[in-house]
Amino acid sequence: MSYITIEDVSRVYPKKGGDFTALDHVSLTIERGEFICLLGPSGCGKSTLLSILAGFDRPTSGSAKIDGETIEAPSIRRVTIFQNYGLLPWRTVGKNVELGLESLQLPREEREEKARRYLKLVGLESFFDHYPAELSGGMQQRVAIARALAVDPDILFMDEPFAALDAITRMKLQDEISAICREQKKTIIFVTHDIDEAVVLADRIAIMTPNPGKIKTVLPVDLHGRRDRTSPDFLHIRDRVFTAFSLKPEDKTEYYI
Ligand SMILES: Nc1ncnc2c1ncn2[C@@H]1O[C@H](COP(=O)(O)OP(=O)(O)OP(=O)(O)O)[C@@H](O)[C@H]1O
Repeated sequence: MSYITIEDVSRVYPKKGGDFTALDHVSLTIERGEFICLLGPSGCGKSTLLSILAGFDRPTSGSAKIDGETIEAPSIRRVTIFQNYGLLPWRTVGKNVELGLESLQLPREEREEKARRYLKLVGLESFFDHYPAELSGGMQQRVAIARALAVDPDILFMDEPFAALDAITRMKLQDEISAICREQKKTIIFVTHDIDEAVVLADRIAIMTPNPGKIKTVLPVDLHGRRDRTSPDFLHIRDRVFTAFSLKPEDKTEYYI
């Protein structure tokens, strides 16, 4: 049995003038330690599916299970990282990372030691006593990642975590999160509408389409080690994603003899 099973999940929102189907009979299985990207344009139901998996929402029909158990509520074993970092501005960086550890009721020294360790992992050990407002957006998102990893979750849900960052910072963070998460062997479900981001990060890409939200196809990304955005293998997979979204111009070349 797979670690996560999504079976025939639909999510319908009641609306005046007719119900709206945000997810339509979606099925997907995910194995432990996999990095899955949910990729698709705005409105295809990526965040709705993530919310169901994170336990914030329930399907109208179908089933979503983790380790054989129906997902009924959020769990401390699973952490969600959003686009807006979610740091508490009145707490220092260190105290923000300690936040989740407080709910695990760890002693103060152990909390601080872990917070320092995970801040080091994301290259921010010297910012322990700074406040979030003193950090750039990319640094704040690194703190949010350190905070998430510090509680050693089984699953990380990420909803467009890099969408607010500039292109260069975004690429750097993509490489970092990819390296860190593979080393820590986490199961990750990552929502994005950025094709390159999905090809850089994912083991498999679930390609979603809207009206109604569906998984059109699941594409394995057979790239190993650190991914080179300019390599022929990378560009080949990127090309396949473009084809899946029908984004490639048709070959209209006319030949005259
Ligand atoms: N609470 C709600 N009530 C009614 N409709 C909703 C609700 N939440 C989402 N929807 C609709 O469901 C559809 C899917 O929304 P969702 O946020 O999952 O899409 P998405 O793919 O994550 O889009 P984006 O990339 O813009 O965040 C959208 O058309 C949205 O308007």
